[in-house]
Amino acid sequence: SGKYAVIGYYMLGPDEINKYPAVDFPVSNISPEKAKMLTHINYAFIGINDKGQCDLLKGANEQKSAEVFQLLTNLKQYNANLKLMFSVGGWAFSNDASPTANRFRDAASTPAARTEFARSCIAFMKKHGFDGVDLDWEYPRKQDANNFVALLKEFRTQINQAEKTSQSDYQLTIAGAGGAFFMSRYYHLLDKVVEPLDYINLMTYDFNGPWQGVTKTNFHAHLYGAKDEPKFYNALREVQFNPPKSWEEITKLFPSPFALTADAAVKQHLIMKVPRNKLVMGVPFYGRAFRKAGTDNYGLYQTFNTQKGDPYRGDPTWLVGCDKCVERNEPRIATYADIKKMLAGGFGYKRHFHSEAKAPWLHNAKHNLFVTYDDKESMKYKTDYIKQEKLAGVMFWHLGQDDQESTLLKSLHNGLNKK
Ligand SMILES: CC1=[NH+][C@H]2[C@@H](O1)O[C@H](CO)[C@@H](O)[C@@H]2O
Repeated sequence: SGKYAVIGYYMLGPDEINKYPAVDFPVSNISPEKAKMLTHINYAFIGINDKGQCDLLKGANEQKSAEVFQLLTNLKQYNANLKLMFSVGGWAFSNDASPTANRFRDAASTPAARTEFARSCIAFMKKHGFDGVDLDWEYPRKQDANNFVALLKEFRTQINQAEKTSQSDYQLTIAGAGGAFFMSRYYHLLDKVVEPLDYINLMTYDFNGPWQGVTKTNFHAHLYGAKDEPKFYNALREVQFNPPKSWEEITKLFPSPFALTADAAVKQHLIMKVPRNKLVMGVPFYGRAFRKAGTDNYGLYQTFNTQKGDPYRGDPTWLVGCDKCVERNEPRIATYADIKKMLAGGFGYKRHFHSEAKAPWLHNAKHNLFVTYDDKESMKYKTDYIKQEKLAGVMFWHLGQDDQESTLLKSLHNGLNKK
């Protein structure tokens, strides 16, 4: 591994754990070659139980989970520098509409709750041989922001203590908002959020998707804005800064409307003095598909009509050529591996590449489909960007979505470590 972080999430749901290894992407698919290209693997996800402690997600078998964790930590035999982290929360577990939305809020809400939450996570980390904790709270609300900072400080205190007693070095990271809307909830404290962390993994993807319902098809993880793309109101204009910023400073720092992009998210973090060597750019190994996309402009920036909401309800077969989408009952998300098959299968997809946004997309004129994703061409621009902006490295969601040849992981590794 070179000097840049390459942080890959490894995702298994509770049902997959219980039927392990009969899953799409068992740990054995992480070959020695892949393990050598990674600096961190973040296991997703661990939950928070109703006592406010780190715990397996509901329904995950203890024994099977421990076996999977053991397989993951065994990967260090291929790469002694590899760090195994576990990630707490994630969108499904912690978003405002989730049945468990209060778990992070409660666990961060008092000194006693924060101490117990951190204690339990560090005990979990030691029990299973992990090298650190990644907190993936999506997202602290404005009223949670101070508690969020206090929680991260408590984790840092206890991790430092754990390092002393066991001569190890553990890490603390978070998955942070990539879009200004969620970012604006804790943006005023961003420098204090990052202070206790080793890295902040920016979720610089999911900028656009069918959940909006009323907007246009657009890229979900593009690096730069395009002059004619649909723009968004900049929620950072509403942030209450302390000390306050003048309105003219605010309008200068936060142009609105603006293009929601990875570059915008990085620059917004730099405005708050987040150190570059803690900033990790997230990239997706999956694409997002829009149904009934307008036919102009090869489907780009067009109206569409695709079911919103989690989980998906409706016809799972409309993303032609994506057999796995039917299996997963989720035609709005295609893995990079699915997309390669869709492109190669003669289903009528045509690849385009946007010269300003530095992003590819697929248009299927026969079926009125638009798919936004990343491939090695866009990853090259992103790794060049990471090097030019002197960021800490790259994170990606997730390992199981790459193709057999590890095309995307190789593009990240080579882009960051080769001239
Ligand atoms: C690290 C991370 N946490 C979130 C985020 O990435 O995006 C994924 C795809 O939308 C989502 O499934 C996951 O829960």
